[in-house]
This record gives sequence, C-alpha cells and structure tokens, in this order.
Amino acid sequence: MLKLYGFAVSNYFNMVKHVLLYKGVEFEEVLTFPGMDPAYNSKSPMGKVPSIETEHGCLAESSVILSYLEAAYPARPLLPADEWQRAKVGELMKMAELYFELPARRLFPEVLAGKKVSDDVKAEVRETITKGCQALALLAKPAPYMFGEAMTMADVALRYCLLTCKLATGAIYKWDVVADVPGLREWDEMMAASDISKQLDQAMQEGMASFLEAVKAKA
Ligand SMILES: N[C@@H](CCC(=O)N[C@@H](CS)C(=O)NCC(=O)O)C(=O)O
Repeated sequence: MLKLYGFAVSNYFNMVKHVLLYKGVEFEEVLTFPGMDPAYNSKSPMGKVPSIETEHGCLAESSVILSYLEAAYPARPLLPADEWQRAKVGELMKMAELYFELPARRLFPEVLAGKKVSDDVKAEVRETITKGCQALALLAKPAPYMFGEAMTMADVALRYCLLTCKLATGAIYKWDVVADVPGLREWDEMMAASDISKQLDQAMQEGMASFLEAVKAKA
C-alpha cells in the first residue's frame, strides 16, 4: 500500500493527502517531522515532507507527487484532458507556490518562532504577494472552481498555498489577502466546506499546539 510521510500541520502534506482522499487511493500515513531522522533523506532527498513510498520507490516534491498520482490513479481526474487546459492548471499551481506560498514562508521564523524577520524581507514579501494577488485577479474567475464546474489540482494546490499565506500575512501585516482578489473569498469558503478540507483542517488544528512547541524548542 502507498505510504504518505509527513505531519498534519504541513500544508504541502495536506495538499497531497487531499488528493489521495479525493481519489479514494488507499494509503498509510507515516507521521514524519522533517529534520528528525537522517535516514528519512533516503526517501526525500531534501528531508522535506511530504514524500510518498510506492511499489516503485519513494518520491518527493509535492507538485511532482501530484502529477504522479494523477497519472497512476486517473479515476476522479483532477486535470483536464485537454492539453492547453492542463497547462493552464499547471500555470496557476506554479503561481500559487511561487507568489503566495514561498514568499509567505519567509515570514515563518517570526510568525511561528518569534524570531524577528527584517523589515527589508517583510517589504519584499509584501511586494511579491501583492503582485501575486494582481496576477490571480487576472487569471482566476471561479465558476465555482478555478477552471469551471470541476475541481482541479489548481484548486487543491491554491487552497493549501493560501493557508500558509493567510496565516503569515495576517500575523505580520494584518493583511487579508483573500479580500484583494475578487471572488476568492467565496471560492475559499467553498473549498473549506468540503468534507476532506474539514477533516484535514481539524487534524491541522489538533496538531498545531504541539507543532508550535516543537518549533520554539528548536529555535
Ligand atoms: N518543495 C517542497 C516543499 C515542502 C516543504 O517545504 N515542506 C516543509 C513542511 S510544510 C518541510 O518539510 N520543511 C522542512 C525543511 O524545509 O527542511 C514540496 O513541494 O514538497
């Protein structure tokens, strides 16, 4: 059976878990915190979570894992059959990661561990995410999903990238990024209302306190 390594507070882990649950793939969850066990690097070379273990071996990097899952488990598709539409889904996924998740993550030392992030970094991050919001406003016309009536990988990836972004920008700038993109609030609430999102959000809430303690102890 496929194994999924990671922990419930990780947004990348939840992105992959959401897709596994949606597709009805049987899997075993293996609780794994990055940086705890050097042997884990044989599964995920950068030591990051998530990774999956399959009959073929291990695979890391969420976007690559998602592509593999779509190819290996085509039932309940999350990518359009049309090549162009598929590429557009990929474009939105890439933008969600590059212009929302990764910049917001730079604020995490202060948000999660109380270690001050410089004003320069804060200004840079704010500028990048502002441009990300402008780009998303151009691309995203939820109806009700990002690419029409069917949910795609872009919806799943954007949801979990935005979770990180909302947490960090809310804490550092008191900025509600969702308000900056027309239609995003309704889309975000619709995504949060699914049974899978509720299950993962609850697990995230339950794991948050012990995760924050572990982060502070390490800092
Ligand atoms: N590029 C990776 C990023 C995954 C990632 O950053 N995971 C975090 C947990 S949410 C992690 O493992 N952090 C530990 C580290 O960066 O060493 C992916 O797409 O899977």
